[in-house]
Amino acid sequence: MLHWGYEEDNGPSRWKEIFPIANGDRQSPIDIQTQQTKYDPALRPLYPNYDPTSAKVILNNGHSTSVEFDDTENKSVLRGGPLTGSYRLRQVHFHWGPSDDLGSEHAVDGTKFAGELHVVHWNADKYSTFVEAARQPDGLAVLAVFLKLGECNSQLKTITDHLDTIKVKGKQRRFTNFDPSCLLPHSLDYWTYLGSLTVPPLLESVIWIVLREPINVCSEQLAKFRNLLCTGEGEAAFCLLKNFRPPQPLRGREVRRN
Ligand SMILES: C[C@H](CNC(=O)c1ccc(S(N)(=O)=O)cc1)Cn1ccc2ccccc21
Ligand SMILES: [Zn+2]
Repeated sequence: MLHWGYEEDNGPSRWKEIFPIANGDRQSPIDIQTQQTKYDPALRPLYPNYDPTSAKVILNNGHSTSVEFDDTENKSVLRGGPLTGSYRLRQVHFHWGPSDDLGSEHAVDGTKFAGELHVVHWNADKYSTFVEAARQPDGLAVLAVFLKLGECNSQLKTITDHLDTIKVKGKQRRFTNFDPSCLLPHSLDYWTYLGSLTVPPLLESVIWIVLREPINVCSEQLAKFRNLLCTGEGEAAFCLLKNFRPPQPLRGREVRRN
């Protein structure tokens, strides 16, 4: 396998050949069985506090599209929830599928959504860089929001309207004055569990915070994500039609809810 991806020959079922942690005991995503989740009164409300000027670029890295933030200081942070201290905003990215009936990474009682938004933060209180934090069990915190097929999302429009300018892998464009809070649902109620990155190197360093309320997205907006290319300039063009990893074994982990 030359480079990991989401096709038959380099997709999730083969990642273990290069990243053996793929069979680890805290892998993500998972299928959240709501009846097995445990209410924890110690869990606090979530406090996202993002400065829109910290948004820098929107890019196509070949396996998703992400908005990258300036994380050289604590300008945009997430506090509260299951977290100790503050976690610094690094990037926001999306997962989607080849059709509107699947595309999310996490599932709820076996049900998948059309897509999933990930807001990625790292523990800058304890570690000095994102890459260092990404190797620690409490290094990262990812806020996941389900994209439910429905009406077009006017907030998501600012992202989907930019995608044709970064169609090719490796393309990026200046993208600022963007506060990812605008993509969050009304309720910040959540499930939380200890897991991993859902793409290689699949590091087991993520405190997952999955919001229970989805945001809506329409078919036309999902189609724009699928038009992104996973191939670079001058290569034979292949569309990134899906970029989700299927749910992984729970291995006895607990899923708590606030
Ligand atoms: C992980 C990092 C690149 N990947 C990510 O930043 C990342 C963030 C969130 C998710 S998700 N879908 O779980 O929210 C997935 C990937 C580079 N990097 C950092 C340490 C490190 C070590 C070896 C190779 C690359 C490395
Ligand atoms: Zn992700």
